[in-house]
Amino acid sequence: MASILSVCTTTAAAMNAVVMNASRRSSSLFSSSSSSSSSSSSMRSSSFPGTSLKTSFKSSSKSIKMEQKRRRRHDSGLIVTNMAAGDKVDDLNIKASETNVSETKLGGDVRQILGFKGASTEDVPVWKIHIQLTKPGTWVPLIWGVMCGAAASGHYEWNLDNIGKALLCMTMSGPFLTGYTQTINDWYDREIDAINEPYRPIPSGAISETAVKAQIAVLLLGGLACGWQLDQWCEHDFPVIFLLTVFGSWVSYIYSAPPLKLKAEGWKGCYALGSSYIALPWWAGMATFGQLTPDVMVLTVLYSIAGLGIAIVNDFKSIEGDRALGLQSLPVAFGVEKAKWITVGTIDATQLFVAFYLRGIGEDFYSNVLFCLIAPQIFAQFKFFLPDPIKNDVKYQAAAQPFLVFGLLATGLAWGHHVNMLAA
Ligand SMILES: C/C(=C\COP(=O)(O)OP(=O)(O)O)CCC[C@H](C)CCC[C@H](C)CCCC(C)C
Repeated sequence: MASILSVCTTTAAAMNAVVMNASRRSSSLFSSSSSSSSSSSSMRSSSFPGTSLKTSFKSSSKSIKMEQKRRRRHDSGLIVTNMAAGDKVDDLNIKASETNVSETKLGGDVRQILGFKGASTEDVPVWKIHIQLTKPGTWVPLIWGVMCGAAASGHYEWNLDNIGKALLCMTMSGPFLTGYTQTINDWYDREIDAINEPYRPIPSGAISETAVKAQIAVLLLGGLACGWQLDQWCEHDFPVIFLLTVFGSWVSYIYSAPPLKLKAEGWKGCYALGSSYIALPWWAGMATFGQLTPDVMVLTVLYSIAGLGIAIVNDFKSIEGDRALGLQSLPVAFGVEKAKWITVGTIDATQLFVAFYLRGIGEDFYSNVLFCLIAPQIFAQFKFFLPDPIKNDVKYQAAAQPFLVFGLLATGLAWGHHVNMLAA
């Protein structure tokens, strides 16, 4: 376990650095987006070369024209930076797009390949576009979740067989299923992205409709095949990992696609994302190396409430846009004052519950570790988030999230220790 911890420590440091730049929500569970400054010259114009794309974006054409008009105004220095009370949705969206443009070529290239906002808009080879669509930056939390699950199994040992299984499980969760989730999300968001982020691969026409659909199919089938293969490799009588992949793909679909489109349902979408990102990879890692039991399933689903809180932190900066679009995010539904306390309440109460629970099952050491990891999060809440959740959301996420992420790992290690104690 000590060696798992050391590998995880290095990975977590890298992870936090990487995901700090990831896009809103898709990686908000472990990060927060940091917007880059605007530079209209590097924006790609919102034209749609493919005929079918043209048809599907017909409804957005008015907004696109407005965007082009706005850019002309921007170029001539006429843009007004502060939002007026009477701004229309299109105007709000246009303002959002201003913050997402690359500052430097190198930064833009890195963002491009990781699938972050502010990606380079210069001509890129199609294989890079395929990778960009999968948003590699967002694989990291899922890969971390698999590690936590492996630790929680109590049976992970460093040998070639286990390393192979772990790599397959991480590949299934990251590149395949998160890649599938992100691609399908971009597909169903193509009309709104044509307004907000017209330089993204689909609305910019950088990739064809057929190629996107093929990518969705390949990633989904690849993820399901990995799950099936893992069950065979682990000699499971019941195809638990395969069923997890089916469930995860279904949640991914209803998150982005109509008629359910959970992402438009405010906090429900946040919880779907938070719970899937925390619980599912954990379960997959645990089932790969040990036994997935109902008690740990309940514990991780509860832990996901903290994930919900973190996802909500990112909703404070978009209150006006969400309200204009009719999205019932928590800050929209309850107002900033109430929502900020609900947010910290969910994050803290969940982790404190888990810390007390670990104490209850005799895992005092890990319980103390978890308390020590919760304390700086509460400090960051009082220092940054509670005084001004709109201005300080990014600062708060940067200060607090590493501690939450390590709390997850501490809980996994505690569970693994507990499993071994019971077996002894
Ligand atoms: C697509 C996702 C987030 C994007 O959110 P949003 O559209 O608001 O942000 P952008 O505009 O910046 O794109 C993530 C959705 C996650 C989904 C609900 C569930 C994921 C399931 C896992 C990938 C499945 C893993 C299963 C496995 C480990 C067995």
